[in-house]
Amino acid sequence: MENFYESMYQLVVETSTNLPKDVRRAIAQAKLKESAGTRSAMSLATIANNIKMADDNISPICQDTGLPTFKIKVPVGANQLEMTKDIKRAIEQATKDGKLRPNSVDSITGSNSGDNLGEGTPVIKFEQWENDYIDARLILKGGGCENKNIQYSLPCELEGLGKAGRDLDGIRKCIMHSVYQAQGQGCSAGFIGVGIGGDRTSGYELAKNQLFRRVDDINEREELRKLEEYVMEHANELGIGTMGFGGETTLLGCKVGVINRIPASFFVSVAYNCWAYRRLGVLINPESGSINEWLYQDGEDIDFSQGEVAATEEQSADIREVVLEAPITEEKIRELKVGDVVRINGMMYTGRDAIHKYLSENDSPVDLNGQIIYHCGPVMLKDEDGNYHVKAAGPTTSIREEPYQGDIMKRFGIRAVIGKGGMGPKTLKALEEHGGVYLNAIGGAAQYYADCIKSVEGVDLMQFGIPEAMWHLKVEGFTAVVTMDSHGNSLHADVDKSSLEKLGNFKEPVFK
Ligand SMILES: O=C(O)C[C@H](O)C(=O)O
Ligand code: SF4
Repeated sequence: MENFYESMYQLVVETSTNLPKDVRRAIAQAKLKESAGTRSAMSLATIANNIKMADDNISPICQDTGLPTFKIKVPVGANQLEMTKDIKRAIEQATKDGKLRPNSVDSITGSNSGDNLGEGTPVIKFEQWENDYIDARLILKGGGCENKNIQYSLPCELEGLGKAGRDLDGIRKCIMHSVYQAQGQGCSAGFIGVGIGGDRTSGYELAKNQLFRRVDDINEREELRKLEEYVMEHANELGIGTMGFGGETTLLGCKVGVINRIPASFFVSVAYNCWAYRRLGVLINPESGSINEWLYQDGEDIDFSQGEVAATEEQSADIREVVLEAPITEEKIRELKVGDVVRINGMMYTGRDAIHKYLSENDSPVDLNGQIIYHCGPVMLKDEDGNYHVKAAGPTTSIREEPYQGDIMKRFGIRAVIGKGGMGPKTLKALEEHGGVYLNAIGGAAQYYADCIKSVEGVDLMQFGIPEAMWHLKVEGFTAVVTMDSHGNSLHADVDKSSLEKLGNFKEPVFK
């Protein structure tokens, strides 16, 4: 098994940087359906561009490289202890090389191990089988979409859909609801794995395992095939669209698995994966440890520009573009309206969970008056001279900062926050009172945004670790959409409301 370490290193790097072909095909199809000139079409174009940039740069598709989870099937006699050591070494090296973000954080102290190793990370699950080769698969599922996983205990009452009973139709309602509740926050359009039955633990495990199925496979169980097809057809009628901007495609894949349950329990567990659906697999020779075959990568290369329809002048004229440069005045912010596209030049400061908590209790290390906060935890690499370079830097889910955001904006005079997925009523109110704006960047487009960052001018609060520190970034042409303005408008609230109404269309029984 002398080559096993190298094979695992390749598996990690490829999974982080090279989106599987079955996933690319699904995204390319979605792109064809979106009308030119809409914000969803614009986002999908950025996503396609980002996928290509990750290929070219061999850099992470999304900065959140998730909790590396390996599922490995081995012939009897394979040395799992040695394999585990090699996998950990590969993870450590890939982190050093900027292919993975240091993502393993002590849950009590908050300290980042820096190498992606720690109690419970990575996850490695072995299973023995009769075959004479090793099947090793890896999924890098980020935190934003993981937070949108949901588990239902039947029977239950679902908003928009009413009663969900202990039958196939109740399961159908849970799945439809799971897509609705994710909105754009898990970087839609997404893929869902559904697990029916089991207990709370094995149900979620089954749901996550469905994400190892191919996007284009067909369920062997007739009733589950019908259920998958139903969800694929109708979830897109919810109109949540890419990033929750509204649009034709909300869901790119649905896979349902079933296991037995015990009489008192009936769980439907849903694992939601963002469009940056990074999972690959390899078949390995158990003597040499070399890769014999890659999984999910068959078929032609996908050309995202195929069939692309350029927006007409009239369609482009519909979208107002505004250039922003900090420090920004209140007057300028109040001119912005939901739907405007902004291009940002100049400085912005990253701040996510640790920084928001910190700023709620302490002074800011920099003057934030008129400035822009970017909800982002980048992948950074330090060169020999001690200078940092941005390797991946897309937005993180903003709603986690809802308890702090409004107060912090007012206290420090911050005029704009950039993130994804939108924020709630407390922030909306603060934007109105103070004169602030919320800008939605394209989630997962970490290469695209890294390219907009021209230099790292400084960093504060490094004690929180690389993803959580406050990075001072100089950007050029950084594009985002105004989705919450200072006049009480929120595209997120509107899409939530309209999709909830549409969810109500699926109330009547379908599977009797
Ligand atoms: O942690 C991140 O950088 C992003 C996260 O995956 C998210 O979707 O919020
Ligand atoms: S930022 Fe979006 S694309 Fe990246 S891991 Fe989180 S949910 Fe996925």
